[in-house]
Amino acid sequence: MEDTVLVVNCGSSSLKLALFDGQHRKQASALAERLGQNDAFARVEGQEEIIPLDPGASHDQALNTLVKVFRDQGLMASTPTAIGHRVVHGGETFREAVLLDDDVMDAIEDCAGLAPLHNPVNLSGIRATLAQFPEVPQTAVFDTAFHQTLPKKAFLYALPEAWYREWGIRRYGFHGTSHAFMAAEAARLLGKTPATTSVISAHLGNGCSITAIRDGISVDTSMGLTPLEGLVMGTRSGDVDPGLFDFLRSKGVAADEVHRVLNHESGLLGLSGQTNDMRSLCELADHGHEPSQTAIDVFCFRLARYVGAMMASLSNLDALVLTGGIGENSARIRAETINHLKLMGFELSPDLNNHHGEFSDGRIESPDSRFPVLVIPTNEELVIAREASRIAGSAAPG
Ligand SMILES: Nc1ncnc2c1ncn2[C@@H]1O[C@H](COP(=O)(O)OP(=O)(O)O)[C@@H](O)[C@H]1O
Ligand SMILES: CC(=O)OP(=O)(O)O
Ligand SMILES: [Mg+2]
Repeated sequence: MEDTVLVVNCGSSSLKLALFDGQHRKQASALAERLGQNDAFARVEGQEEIIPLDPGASHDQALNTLVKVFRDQGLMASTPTAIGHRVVHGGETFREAVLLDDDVMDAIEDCAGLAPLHNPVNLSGIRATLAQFPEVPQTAVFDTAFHQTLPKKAFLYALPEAWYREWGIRRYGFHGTSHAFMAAEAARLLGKTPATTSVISAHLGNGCSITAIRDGISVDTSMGLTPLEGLVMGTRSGDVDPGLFDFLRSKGVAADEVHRVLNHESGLLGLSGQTNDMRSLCELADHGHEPSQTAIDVFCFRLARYVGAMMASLSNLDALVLTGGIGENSARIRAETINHLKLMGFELSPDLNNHHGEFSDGRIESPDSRFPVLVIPTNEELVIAREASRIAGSAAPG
């Protein structure tokens, strides 16, 4: 029987399931969305048909449904030989992916206070998968692991030192699996080795973060103690003045209300008043909807500022790398962002930017640009599959 790896990626309101063969080629994948809401649904990639889920369906219900669909459709002919889970917060406990056992699950639970939108649903996906496949080795792959190399000057906040020592208040950084993949891909496309390649990597999906990678190692990143800090995101504010909390308290706004608004009603959604979806925002802006253009402007300006900030951690730069749904697909956002960076010598080729995807080297900069700019599709699921195989010792190298 051929080795297969199942990858489970539980997001705050979504679940992605992907099945890889022994050579780490994707065999099937499915996405469940709007989990916890009345209109939760799922779909197998490449199929039109909507798979209905119960109203308010949870992550474990979605997982059970999708595993059954994979089995019924013959997409998963045998029990997987390894399973990999994305886990968002590993605190300072995990520097790399680990085999799941009770102690590891307890440690993931201990980190839940630091990633309340993510770790509890990661755990619920893990428990449901363990119940379905009790005999299969399961691996946790942490978003935070790649950033465990951050130097102290980058991970410490200017707060009382005891807050770090006693409570672990520091910058952890997230999307590490994606940033690590991007750095390795950039090195490959530039004909270099990862250990000698320095890039700034921007992951621009619903959550957004940017990382400075020096000779293959993460040395600074925009997300912090939690995945709320840094860039403007779909519904998350990114950076705000901490003085905001005092001000809002004086207005009678409760702390959990502030938490809800900063996480769920801010970012592109808050600014536009319409949507957290960048593609829809671009269409609205094209039709003259000013708040949507403002949301785009704030997004691109913040991103450009952070590219500048990340330069402080590097002594040379091999490429600026863009990924995630927005980075991979929106020529407009790429152009508006890079336009702010002329003084640093970044310049795009409008032609390459607009026709990105037609060339295999990913490059979109003009010949006059001081630095290459690369667009690379990220593949967190593939990295998780490779890690799960490596750790379970079960699959051929991919
Ligand atoms: N052609 C496009 N133009 C602008 N934005 C796009 C385009 N295609 C996808 N996006 C945006 O990418 C974002 C989703 O990114 P994705 O990486 O899929 O998210 P997730 O973080 O959930 O994996 C959404 O804001 C979506 O609108
Ligand atoms: C950590 C994080 O923000 O993840 P996502 O982009 O999946 O929300
Ligand atoms: Mg994504």
